[in-house]
Amino acid sequence: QPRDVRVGVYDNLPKIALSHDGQPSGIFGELLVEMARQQDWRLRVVPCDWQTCLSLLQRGELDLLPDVAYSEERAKRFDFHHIPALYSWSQLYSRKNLELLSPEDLKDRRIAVLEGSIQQDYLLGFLPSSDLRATLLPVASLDQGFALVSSGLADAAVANKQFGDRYAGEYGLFGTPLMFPPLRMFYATRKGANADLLGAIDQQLRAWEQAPDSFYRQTLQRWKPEGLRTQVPPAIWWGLAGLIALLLTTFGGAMLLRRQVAEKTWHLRASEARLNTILDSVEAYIYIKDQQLRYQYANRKVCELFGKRPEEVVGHTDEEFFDAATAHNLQNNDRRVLELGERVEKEETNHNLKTDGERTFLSVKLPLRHPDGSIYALCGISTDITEHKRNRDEIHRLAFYDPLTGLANRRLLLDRLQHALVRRSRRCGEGALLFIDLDNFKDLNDTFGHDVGDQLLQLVAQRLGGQARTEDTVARLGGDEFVVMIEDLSARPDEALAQIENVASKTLQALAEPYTLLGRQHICTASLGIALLSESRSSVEDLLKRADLAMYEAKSAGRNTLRFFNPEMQARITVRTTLESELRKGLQHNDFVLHYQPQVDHRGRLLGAEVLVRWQHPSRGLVPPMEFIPAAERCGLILPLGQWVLRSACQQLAAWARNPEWAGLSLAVNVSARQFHHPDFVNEVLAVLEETGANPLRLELELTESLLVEDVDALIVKMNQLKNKGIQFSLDDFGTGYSSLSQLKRLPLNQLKIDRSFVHDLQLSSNDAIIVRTIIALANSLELAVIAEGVETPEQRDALLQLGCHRFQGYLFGAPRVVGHLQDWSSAARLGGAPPLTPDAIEP
Ligand SMILES: Nc1nc2c(ncn2[C@@H]2O[C@@H]3COP(=O)(O)O[C@H]4[C@@H](O)[C@H](n5cnc6c(=O)[nH]c(N)nc65)O[C@@H]4COP(=O)(O)O[C@H]3[C@H]2O)c(=O)[nH]1
Repeated sequence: QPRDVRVGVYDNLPKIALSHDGQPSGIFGELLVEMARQQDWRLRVVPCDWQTCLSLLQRGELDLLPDVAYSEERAKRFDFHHIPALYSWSQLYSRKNLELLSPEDLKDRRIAVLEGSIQQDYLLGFLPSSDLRATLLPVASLDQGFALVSSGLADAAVANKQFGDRYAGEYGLFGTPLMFPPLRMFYATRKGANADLLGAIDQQLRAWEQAPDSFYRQTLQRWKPEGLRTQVPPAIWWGLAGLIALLLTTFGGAMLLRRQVAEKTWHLRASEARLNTILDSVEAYIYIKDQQLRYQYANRKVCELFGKRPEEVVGHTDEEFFDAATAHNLQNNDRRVLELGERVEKEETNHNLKTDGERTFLSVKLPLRHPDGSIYALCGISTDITEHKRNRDEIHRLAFYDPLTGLANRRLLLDRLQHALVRRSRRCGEGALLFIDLDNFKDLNDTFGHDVGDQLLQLVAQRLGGQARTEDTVARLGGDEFVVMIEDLSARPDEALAQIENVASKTLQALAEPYTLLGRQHICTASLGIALLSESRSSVEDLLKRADLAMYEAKSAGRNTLRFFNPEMQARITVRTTLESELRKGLQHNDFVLHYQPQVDHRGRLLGAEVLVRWQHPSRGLVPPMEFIPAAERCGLILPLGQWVLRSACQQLAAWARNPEWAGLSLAVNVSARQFHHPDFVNEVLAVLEETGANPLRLELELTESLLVEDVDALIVKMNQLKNKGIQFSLDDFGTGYSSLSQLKRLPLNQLKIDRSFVHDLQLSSNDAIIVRTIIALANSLELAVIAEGVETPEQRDALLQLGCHRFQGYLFGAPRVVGHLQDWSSAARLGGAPPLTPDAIEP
């Protein structure tokens, strides 16, 4: 029984076609007919076009399809025999005038290609990766492709060599040098079916291969185009095909390389575009600055902030977008990144020149490095936290400040107090809490209403703020209670006490000034309690309680006053304030007297006297100056007191001037630093001289060394003004203070006064003797007179004489007494009652 073999036949001469008698024809056709004859197959021909044939074969409606090129992809769908039935290669055919000589010439061309063919697959893979932008026109048959080219509807058509050589001329087409890789052609069957057919075909082809003049070769010869049939042997054709294949492979390689570069570039561009999209869509401000702090990149938000386009930002610096202070601050942070390689995280407040607005950013800045680690730029990411900061500040304000007065609230005060206590434990400066409660605030509030009460509280807050230093804390605890915390006071208790008292008194004075409320003047005093930070051994609350208790003490003491929590301190303050008020009264009542202490020369002759003030206290009797002069200096009463002393002394000089017996005597008057530094001092002295008529040459002002501590130049100016009028100057307590030789040389002095402490131990301490000798030598070299005070014994006097001192003052010659005593003493001395001086000490 002959085997039925269904064969698909389509029109592709010279390889396959249907003959007039309905049998397969062409190379594949005739070979198949011969094989069918030998294998006893009955061929059932199914005419179809190429695409249909492939579909029928896949569906199993054909047993065999001739002229199928092998490809990996096809091998998944079809089975092939092993020995190729034919080698074929394709090339492009075109009209002659188009001159398609290289692949570049295919740019923008329309290429007709058999649909479903290997060449179509090839072109579909190759063209998209090139930039040829050629268009493929799929056709059902090679004839159709040639017809399209011939009619101008396509620029080139792909056809196998066999077909092209045969029919190109008919369509007026020519083969171009553009070729496709050679293909191996087979009879194909459906996958997994008809293995016997394939085996038989292989067997037949092998047999023909070995025979030199086989049916196979005769068939090939028969179907060659006329011109080629004899001249070109098949081996040449195969060689040529190989060469073309090589060329195409090289071309393909170049194209592949080009495709890879194009792909890479495209990927880079794509990822850059992707990145830009991301960077421009985030809400952060992202930028890159180079070593010169010029912007190299700025995302959309940065450009919007500056109101500039990207190209107007890149290459520019912050000075062009922000004010100078902002730019300076930004550059400081940027340099830390670029120069030190630090990652900087900072809150930056920027003043924008364009919008004239201020915004705060949280910026993170990182160095960008080359592979070798060197920094070439910085990348900054800033987030706008203006709103957040505003909210944060507002929350902070609400949490820590009193809404009515804007002062610190209790919470902030306690916090600061806690810190102050910690600081104080490290340093030794004193600090204090002043607890202030307004006197009679409730009455005012009840009478005039809360609005007026609130106004008063605001005015009180302003006055307290005006009094305080920036480092002090002024707080409102609620109601009419305020607290001032002062720190960094002197570590010496007395000084600290004076400072605190000074602040507290000024505060009370400031608060006691009238307030204008509802157009009327109101007086509202306050009571003030003080607790020292050094007193607190326990909590801050405890400290506050102490100040509060002290404030209640002030209230019970009659209000508008201050009280210390510490009773000892309070006692000292009370003593001092009592002393001061009594001093004031003493001055009003003329309770002061002057005592005169004689000053003599080496012969015991009276030169004059030092004027020493005493206070004739109504209950305490005669009070020595050391008990009230410091208080008078502190509270300023030294000015009127000193004026009184000076005037009294000058009046005495004027009185003596009228009596020849006393006319040659001088008077030394002590002048305190505060007095001398008073701007009117010089004028006042001259006015007193004028007023009393005293001889300036008889007036000696005794200055202490403490005067030399501050502003020596101003001191010298003043001294010279007085010296020019004839007034003499003596430097008191010399040797105990701070005078340096260089300062001493500049002062217009007349005399140095050796302090009584050196005189006292002159014979006991060799040191004191050396000091006294030095002072005398110094006075001699500066051409100054020298006088010793506190001379109590003849031995001291003799020792001083020996050392070269010829003027004396001390109990040995007379204690300070009222002026009558001095005059009596002088008369007695002249009559020989004065202590004798040793002959060897007498001036030659
Ligand atoms: N141990 C001892 N002391 C002697 C002796 N001779 C005198 N004195 C005392 O030594 C002091 C000398 O006055 P001073 O050094 O200027 O020191 C004065 C002076 O600095 C100041 N002072 C007195 N009167 C005035 C004044 O009118 N104005 C100013 N600014 N200060 C005055 O008060 C200080 C003390 O004055 P006084 O108590 O009067 O004390 C006087 C005097 O009484 C002695 O032999 N032995």
